[in-house]
Amino acid sequence: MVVRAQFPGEESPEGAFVRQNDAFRGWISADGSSGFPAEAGRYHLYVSWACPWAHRTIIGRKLKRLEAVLGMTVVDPIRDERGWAFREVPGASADPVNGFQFLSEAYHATDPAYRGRVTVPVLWDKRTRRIVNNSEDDILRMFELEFGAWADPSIDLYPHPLRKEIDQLNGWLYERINDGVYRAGFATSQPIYEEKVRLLFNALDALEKRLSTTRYLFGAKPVESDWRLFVTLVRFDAVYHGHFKCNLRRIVDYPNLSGYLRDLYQWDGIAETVHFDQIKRHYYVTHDDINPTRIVPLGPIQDLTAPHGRNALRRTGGR
Ligand SMILES: N[C@@H](CCC(=O)N[C@@H](CS)C(=O)NCC(=O)O)C(=O)O
Repeated sequence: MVVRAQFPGEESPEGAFVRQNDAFRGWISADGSSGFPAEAGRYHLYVSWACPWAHRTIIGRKLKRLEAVLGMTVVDPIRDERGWAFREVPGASADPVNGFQFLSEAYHATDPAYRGRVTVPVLWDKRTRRIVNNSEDDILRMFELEFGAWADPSIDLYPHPLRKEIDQLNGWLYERINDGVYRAGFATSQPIYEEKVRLLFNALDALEKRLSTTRYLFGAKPVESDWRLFVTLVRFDAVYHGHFKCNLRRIVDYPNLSGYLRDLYQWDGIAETVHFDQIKRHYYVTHDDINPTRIVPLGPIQDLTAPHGRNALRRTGGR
């Protein structure tokens, strides 16, 4: 039987998933020198509640209190062969900015020759009517660094003394955790799947150890890396464990990781960015090469509002 990859253009000869690069990397700058000056009301974020990459940018916008400055529109979690669409369904809406029906219209308005996958998140410039950037890493950084005129200064997700270490850890988290679950789930050969799952769980084991002595990854306050880890952890037991077959352990089986997950979930404003119904329906219905019946599992039963017990861990250790 021929095994079809979820994204055939992004598969190595050995059956490994090799993610496409982000296409648009324009930069919004506080001083305007990059050609996209930071302005209130000028830029708009297109996201899906289901997508972990988009989720980072939603969290950044929320924590930095940029909601009044940057509009946001959510796509329908169910993606068919036409790609992400704007529809009036629960938790999503029509596009109030451009009246697009499909997110692909934003990509083609920016580059008529665009042939890659059309992905969320997208940061759109209403003035020049084009995508500024579709890289979640860049978008989160811009929210942190370039919107100082409006952002909440009490939340520093990229503190100066830690920048090198944060960048380093982010790279590792991407390889082993954020993209790690996709590398396992999208593998089309048994050896590649097994290799990726082992790498993923070795990394989770290492994080479990690190989080035994420190409340967050870099001490007493969450930084960018914590939220980048959070978006994968929060989807893990509901989706990656079953749908992507990352099932050596669940997050709830790890005392420190599960307490840490609940701690972050209970941060002001975060729970309202987590929509399990959309997350589960998106993955189980949209990846029909992996789940052809499109049955969405009922479970797991989990309570992220239960006490996390991590207040006492204040040490700046764990590195
Ligand atoms: N920006 C990254 C990640 C964004 C991403 O992959 N988002 C997913 C949703 S979680 C998406 O939009 N996929 C659209 C598709 O697969 O057609 C990329 O371009 O690979």
